[in-house]
Order: sequence, then C-alpha cells, then structure tokens
Amino acid sequence: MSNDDRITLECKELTKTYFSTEPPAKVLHGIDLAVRTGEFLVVMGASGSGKSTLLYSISGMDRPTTGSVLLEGRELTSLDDAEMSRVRLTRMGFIFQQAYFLSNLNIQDNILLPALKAAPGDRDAVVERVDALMERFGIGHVKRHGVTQVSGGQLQRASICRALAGRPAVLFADEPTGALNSSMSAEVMNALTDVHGDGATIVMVTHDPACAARAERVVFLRDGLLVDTREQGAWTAETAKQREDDLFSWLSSNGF
Ligand SMILES: Nc1ncnc2c1ncn2[C@@H]1O[C@H](COP(=O)(O)OP(=O)(O)OP(=O)(O)O)[C@@H](O)[C@H]1O
Repeated sequence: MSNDDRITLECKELTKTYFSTEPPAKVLHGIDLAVRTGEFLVVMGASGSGKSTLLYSISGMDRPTTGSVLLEGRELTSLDDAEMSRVRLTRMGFIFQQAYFLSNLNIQDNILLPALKAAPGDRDAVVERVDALMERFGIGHVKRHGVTQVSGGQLQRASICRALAGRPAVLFADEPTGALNSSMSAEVMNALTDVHGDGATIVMVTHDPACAARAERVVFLRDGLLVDTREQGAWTAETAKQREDDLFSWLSSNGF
C-alpha cells in the first residue's frame, strides 16, 4: 500500500446522466472516491456498470452531471473548457485500449508532441526525458519507426512514455491491455508496475483480473455505484499467482 496519505484525486457525490438518450441514462449514482498520492487503483465491474464513464468524469474528458472532482486540491468541475484542456495536458496522462498516434509522425515525435505543447520552452529537457523513458521501456531502438512498424506491445509502451512525458500528477488507463495478447499484456503491465514503483498515481479500468492483481486497491462498480473495495497491498512477482486467485474469488463473490 502507498505510504503517502495525501490525496491526489478525489470525487464526491459524483453523478452522470447522459441526456442524449430518451429516456436519459442515469449511469453514475453518487460516487465518493479518494485516490492516494502514489496509489495504483483499479476500477472493475460488469460491462455497462459505468467504469469508463467514471474514468472520463474524473479525468475531465467529460463533465459529471453533479458532484465534485478535486485534483491536487483544485476543483475541476468549475473550470472552463480551455482551463480543463490545460489541466489534462499538464497534470494528467492517458492510456487507452487503442494507442491514438499520428501516422505521419514517428514514435518519438508522437511521444514528444503533448509534452512539448505543455512546455514549449523546455525542449531539451523534454527530449532528454522522453529518450530516457523510451530506453527504460525498451523502445529506444524503434524511436524513428513509423506507427505501423512496431508491435502492439511496443506501441502501448510508447503510449505509457507519452503519458508520462509531461510528468503528470495522475495516469489514467482505460483497458490498456484490452487489445493485446497475453505476452504483450504482461509487457505493458510490467511497465505500469515499474511506473507505479517510481511513485506514479495510477487509475486504471480493466476487465482482466491478472492486470487488476497488480493494483494496490480494487474498487468494484455495480450499476453506477461503488459497492465493494479490496486492499491488496504491494504487488510482487512471487505473490502474483496467489493474488490473482484471491482477486478472482473476490470478483466471483461480487458476481463478476
Ligand atoms: N455517450 C453516451 N450516451 C448515452 N449512454 C452512454 C454513453 N456512454 C455510455 N453510455 C451508457 O452508460 C452505461 C455505462 O457505460 P460505460 O461505458 O461507462 O460502462 P463500462 O462499465 O465502462 O462498460 P464496458 O466494460 O463495456 O466498457 C452503458 O449503459 C452505456 O450504454
């Protein structure tokens, strides 16, 4: 478990209703959740339970209908679109199931793009940081490759580098291994586990118990409500199998 008792991200009484449907779809029914600084938190739940909606609502990709979201003590729901974009660019990193990279840029330039936009005056420091990240995650040798010239696992590790390049306060991951085979998925989870070991705060949505076993805490969402929480402590390779088995039992008891 994280030793840090500070809270990086917190939502209170969060609700989300989509008004685009008739009748409107009330998806989140009042979520209270605090993510500790340096914590690796996973959100699980059945398909349609509202996991992605929660992730989008707390990361400023979408606006909650009511409730509060605090990032580093700053209320996000009162920000205008430009301020929110700036917070996303400078304080948040994102990893999605599909890596959204520009096909006309090589891997390195794709990774650099948002960090340079966030800190245009710091080019040398940003390039140095991105080079170090790519080496660390084993993709330094493909930095000049095009987006279609690398494997899915390499591309997802590039997404992690891109998400970290701006030194975010929190890293959001929505099914980051959902499109990968099991060995590539393990590569990506090893990278995320390393990142967490460095102190990163991570909020991840996943269906995969093997991925969720890496987290320190798993929260379970049912029909738009957080109904259960499991503290797992720190992950180690030696305890991985046992953690997966224990998590699986817990998930089964929640009807997953
Ligand atoms: N933009 C939208 N407009 C209307 N309804 C939506 C919208 N986005 C999601 N929903 C609905 O909200 C509910 C929750 O969706 P959400 O994607 O958050 O669930 P999830 O738990 O992430 O599901 P999955 O595991 O399948 O990705 C679903 O019933 C979905 O159809």
